[in-house]
Amino acid sequence: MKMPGKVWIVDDDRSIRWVLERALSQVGIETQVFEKADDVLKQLEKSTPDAVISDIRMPGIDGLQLLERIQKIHPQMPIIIMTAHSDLDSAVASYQGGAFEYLPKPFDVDDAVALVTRAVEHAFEQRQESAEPVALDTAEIIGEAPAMQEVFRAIGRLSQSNITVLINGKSGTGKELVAHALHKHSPRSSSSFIALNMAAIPKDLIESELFGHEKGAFTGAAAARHGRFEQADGGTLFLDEIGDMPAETQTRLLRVLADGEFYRVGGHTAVKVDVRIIAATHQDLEGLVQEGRFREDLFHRLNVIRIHIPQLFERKEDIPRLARHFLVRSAEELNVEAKVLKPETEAFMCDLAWPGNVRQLENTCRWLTVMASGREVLVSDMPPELAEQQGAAEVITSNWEHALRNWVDQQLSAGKQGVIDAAMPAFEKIMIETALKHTAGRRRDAAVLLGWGRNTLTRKIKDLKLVVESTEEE
Ligand SMILES: Nc1ncnc2c1ncn2[C@@H]1O[C@H](COP(=O)(O)OP(=O)(O)OP(=O)(O)O)[C@@H](O)[C@H]1O
Repeated sequence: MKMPGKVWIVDDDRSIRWVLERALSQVGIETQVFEKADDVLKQLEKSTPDAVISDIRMPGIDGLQLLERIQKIHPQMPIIIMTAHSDLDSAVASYQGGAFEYLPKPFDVDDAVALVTRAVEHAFEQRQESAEPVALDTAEIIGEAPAMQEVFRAIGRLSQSNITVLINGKSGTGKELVAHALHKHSPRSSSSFIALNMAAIPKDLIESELFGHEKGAFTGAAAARHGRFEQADGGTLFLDEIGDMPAETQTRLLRVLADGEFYRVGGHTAVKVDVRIIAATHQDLEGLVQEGRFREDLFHRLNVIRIHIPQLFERKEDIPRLARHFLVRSAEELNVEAKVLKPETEAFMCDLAWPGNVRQLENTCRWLTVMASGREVLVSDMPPELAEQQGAAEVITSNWEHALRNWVDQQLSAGKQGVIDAAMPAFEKIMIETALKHTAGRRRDAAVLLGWGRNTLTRKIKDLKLVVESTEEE
């Protein structure tokens, strides 16, 4: 199985490049080789590897300078520094520069491979832990359904602007993808897109993540560090799960948005930045404002333009294309032949509720790529939990309960109270009128259909002031 990972090898020595390239590709790591650090910096404007392994001594920019430059852009990227001798000075300098590891030459190829593998794994873990900006190589957004076309139109309309955007949508609907597309199609596209997920970092680290810190600002702050705001200078900062932002951070963020400057944690000099904010949430921010859990003034600052991303079941038309896209992608990742869905499997998938939205569909396709036995995916290949969900899906997606759910949601979001009192008469009216239609106006029979006594039905008709034709004597 292929290990998903991209590593750049930098060395002016051709034989070292060749040995590493071969050894790493044998374990399935994708590599790109560079003779000079300059070329690395150029390439970094276009793409990002998961880790870099670089020689320390090279003509032009040397390994340590390269380390420093990369760290400015990607502070979390693991970088392995190779030195010609196992000398202490280079080792110390490498670690001080923030290298992930130091590898003295000559080295054992297996050791080098093990080290690089560890660096790549580390990069993946970090990304998951701290929601480190993931290099989205395919910013392709699939969406032919009308509900998605609305979203595309919004991205198009906003393409010349730097305006703050609030993206609303349930988990896994593609909020980050849309945020990235907004950035890519904005005047800031040549600068960074930095993402930070409020729900993924411990509360007491959020401020230092956002604003950085000075050396010694708190225990463990061994060196000064740039925060995401500084990294995003000139570009876009994507604040995911903004509803989870702690109250104090909300206050600080509001001030930064108003003043365009901030202080690093433990710092006394104001740092000026020019950052476009795109925020996202799966929560009802108005509701949080009403409960006093989200600052109203911050809400209004963020809620300049709002884009709503529909749930997957609201754009069923896109499910087959999305599934095909994810099946092909998983097959590429795993280096196997892509699976195809039988028409009935496709139909089955289109009928599911997908509470985890596009991400759940993506994970399912990955699962199928590994688990389905044949090239064609049968309904019986589907993960068991999805097969069980189908009953629920029909209820949620195709009938009145879903509409009712939305209605209650809207009423409550609008601050209405006593919603049962508003809904119940409407519910009973529909029940009574429909039953009477079936019995051609005969109340006695309608009462039986409804499961009420005749007197109850008569009382309800009176209470609800229903105008019904009577075909029988009262
Ligand atoms: N329309 C789409 N076309 C192609 N891929 C998509 C689409 N929407 C989402 N994806 C993919 O689905 C996954 C989930 O999307 P994303 O992370 O943007 O969702 P999210 O709404 O930000 O989720 P969360 O709220 O849980 O952070 C990603 O891998 C993304 O690339």
